[in-house]
Amino acid sequence: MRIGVYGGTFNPPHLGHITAAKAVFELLKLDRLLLIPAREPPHKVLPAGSPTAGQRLELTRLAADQMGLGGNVQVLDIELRREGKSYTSDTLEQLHAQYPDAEFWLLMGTDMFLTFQAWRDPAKILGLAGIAAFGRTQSDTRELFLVQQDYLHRTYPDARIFTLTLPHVVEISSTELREELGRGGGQQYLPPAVYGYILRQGLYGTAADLKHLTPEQLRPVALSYLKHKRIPHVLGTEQEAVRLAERYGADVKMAREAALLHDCTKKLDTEEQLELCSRYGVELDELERNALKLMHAKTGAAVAKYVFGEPEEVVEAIRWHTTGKAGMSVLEKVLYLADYIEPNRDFPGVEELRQACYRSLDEGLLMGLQMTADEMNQRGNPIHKNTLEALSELKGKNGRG
Ligand SMILES: Nc1ncnc2c1ncn2[C@@H]1O[C@H](COP(=O)(O)OP(=O)(O)OP(=O)(O)O)[C@@H](O)[C@H]1O
Ligand SMILES: O=C(O)c1ccc[n+]([C@@H]2O[C@H](COP(=O)([O-])O)[C@@H](O)[C@H]2O)c1
Repeated sequence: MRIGVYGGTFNPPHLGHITAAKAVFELLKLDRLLLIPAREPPHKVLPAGSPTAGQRLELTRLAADQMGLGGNVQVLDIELRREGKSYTSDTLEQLHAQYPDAEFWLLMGTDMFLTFQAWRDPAKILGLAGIAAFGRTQSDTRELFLVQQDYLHRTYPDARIFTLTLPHVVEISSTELREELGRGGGQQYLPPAVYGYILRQGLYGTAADLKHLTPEQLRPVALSYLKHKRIPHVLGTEQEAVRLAERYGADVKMAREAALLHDCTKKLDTEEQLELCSRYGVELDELERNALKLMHAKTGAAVAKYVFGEPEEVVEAIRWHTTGKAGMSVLEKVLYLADYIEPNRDFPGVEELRQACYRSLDEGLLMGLQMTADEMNQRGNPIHKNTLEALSELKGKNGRG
């Protein structure tokens, strides 16, 4: 197995790191890529006020998630958990013990490659891994790399050194980016979810007021709560909710905010959900306590209310977006249905449901609720009483003509 090892301070990780790592993954035909944030980079001091180790780990996880390599990229906290300076030789020794048969390649940009002989124990490092070096700017010439490669080969004759010309480089450093973030910029150098996490945690001098975010700020913040695979769904729900709100006269701003935040606690496990319930005083019935899918609507509503200061209408729309309930407001119906029919949804009957929704909101709602109830019955799952009450209310209305 060929494993790429990409260490960095990642303070924060940016598109330069991601673009380079993805390209090396392809060019070296790696089976796996390990991103390893350093606890204490041996050659520089973490600036005062830097994010905590846990925050840098989360930033790196979010960045890794955006690489689109699925489970082939992993973020390891082995250096963050190891006391003292994060020497690469120690890390490689640890990895070698864990994967004795793997072929390791150490990924590094120009600055690291050109100073490699000053690292601790270069001979040991080169005995455990090859070097995959790449430029950070267009002006990092091949000549510069050749001189260093030649020097390292003469000094360490058995070294494996690959210098790679990347098809595309993003010319940014974390230092420059931190400065830009502090001035209110920098977003273009970051995957949206990473930028959103920075805003959400108020890192690097960003001082966004979470209770008064613009849509351009709320969108990345909302994405920072999600697993990568859920991002298209939430953006699709935003689009659909805006369309439905415009058509049926709901508040478009509220529809957008409800859609962006509706799944903000979806990736949490039961323990984390219950922790939020006790923090925000969320009450659960028997069925909700046993179904993560039901719990996330309630905890999502609480986060929308207490973290983002959303108005009650938005909070309620999120609260009922999974079960529905009798007597739903237009906004609540809009979110329920936008979640169901957004453009990425693809299941038997979705086209009929879309058409129904655009003929009449209640016709769509009745069809959607019925589809949910049928699915629950097929799977042998109990149907929440709110769904049953919503259904009988709508059937009653239909019955009355
Ligand atoms: N824009 C970039 N393109 C390609 N490689 C990069 C880029 N930025 C950093 N690297 C490489 O990524 C690794 C980790 O770098 P690091 O996390 O220190 O980022 P940095 O931008 O160099 O940070 P700082 O500005 O704080 O020194 C190093 O090997 C570095 O050479
Ligand atoms: O082991 C060393 O002596 C050593 C010296 C300089 C840098 N490194 C590693 O190189 C990686 C890139 O460093 P940085 O600071 O550019 O993010 C990071 O994993 C560091 O721990 C390691």
